Amino acid sequence: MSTGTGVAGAAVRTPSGAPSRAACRVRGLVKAYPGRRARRGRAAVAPVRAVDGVDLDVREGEVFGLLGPNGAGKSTLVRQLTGLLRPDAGSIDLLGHDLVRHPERAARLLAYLGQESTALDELTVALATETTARLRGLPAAAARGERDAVLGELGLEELADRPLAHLSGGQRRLACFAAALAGPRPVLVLDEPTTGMDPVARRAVWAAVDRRRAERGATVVLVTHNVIEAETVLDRVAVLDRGRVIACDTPAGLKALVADEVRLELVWRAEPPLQLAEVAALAGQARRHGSRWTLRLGADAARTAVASITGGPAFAALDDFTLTTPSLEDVYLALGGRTDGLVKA
Ligand SMILES: Nc1ncnc2c1ncn2[C@@H]1O[C@H](COP(=O)(O)OP(=O)(O)OP(=O)(O)O)[C@@H](O)[C@H]1O
Repeated sequence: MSTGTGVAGAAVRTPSGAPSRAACRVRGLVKAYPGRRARRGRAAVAPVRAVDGVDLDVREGEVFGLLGPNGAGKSTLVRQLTGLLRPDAGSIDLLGHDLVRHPERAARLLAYLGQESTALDELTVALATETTARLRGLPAAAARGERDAVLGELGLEELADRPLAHLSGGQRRLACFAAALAGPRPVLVLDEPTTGMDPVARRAVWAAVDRRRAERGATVVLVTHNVIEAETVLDRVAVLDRGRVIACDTPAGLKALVADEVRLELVWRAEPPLQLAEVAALAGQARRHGSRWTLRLGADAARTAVASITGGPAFAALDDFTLTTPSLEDVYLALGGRTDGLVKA
């Protein structure tokens, strides 16, 4: 399916409206993991092209998202962008530096928050933040100043003297985020930064990201499988499925692809009454998750369906129904992606 929203076609502007340069330019990126034969009771693993010919342009000063379900290739792609994983093929230009030839340069250009960050576990929150700032070249007094500023910004002062290993999952994630912010870097690469966080911590993270973009012109690459997050914080988003970019545009631009559709969700009390003609008529179009049916319909068809289901005997079998305007999840479905791993909260 052609979406007309590919990398080359997407118009990109900074928040002020001015066109901006590419901070990161990726062409033909590939990473394949070899398979493994079944051995000594361990199941065989099929080879997988985790990143399968990806082209991307991330502009300076934008918050650019990589959205996709579990296993889509997001983490593999960002580990390549951060110089931690060597691509099998393709090129990565980050702020004018060839990261395939010089992966060691990534550390000077970007701050990376990976999914698992155990390296700092034995340090206190304060020391993890200060040490990161020192490692990034700040003199001692400036690193202490940076530590205090970042911990204050994220509301972490009370946890400053606690080792990361003794924190809750969400607190630990926020502390790792604090360390990632310590010492300025023009590019932030954040792999699911808000996993496990409560709403207060999430807000602190997005405010801090926004501040770095607005005040310092930072470029942010953000991995997420949370469609709500994607709709609210991203300037543009590349939708990944099985290692490929299946669309790339602003969240609004992507949603325009399905603007003439609505989503109808029907939740049945028990088995859906397929003997009823109005129910049977919808069965073929529904994606089913247990007793929940999800249908993408044109507005008129949705109205007719709701009227026939709620106005007849099928209504008694219904536990709940909702009609909603399209979300990025619907875009994802329309593009042929799998939504099973996408988070909607
Ligand atoms: N070290 C590895 N060895 C073999 N296969 C791997 C390895 N790392 C990832 N894969 C496979 O590559 C594919 C992409 O994985 P990746 O972790 O990049 O996806 P993801 O989109 O980040 O998923 P998630 O949302 O779960 O973090 C998956 O099929 C995964 O099983």
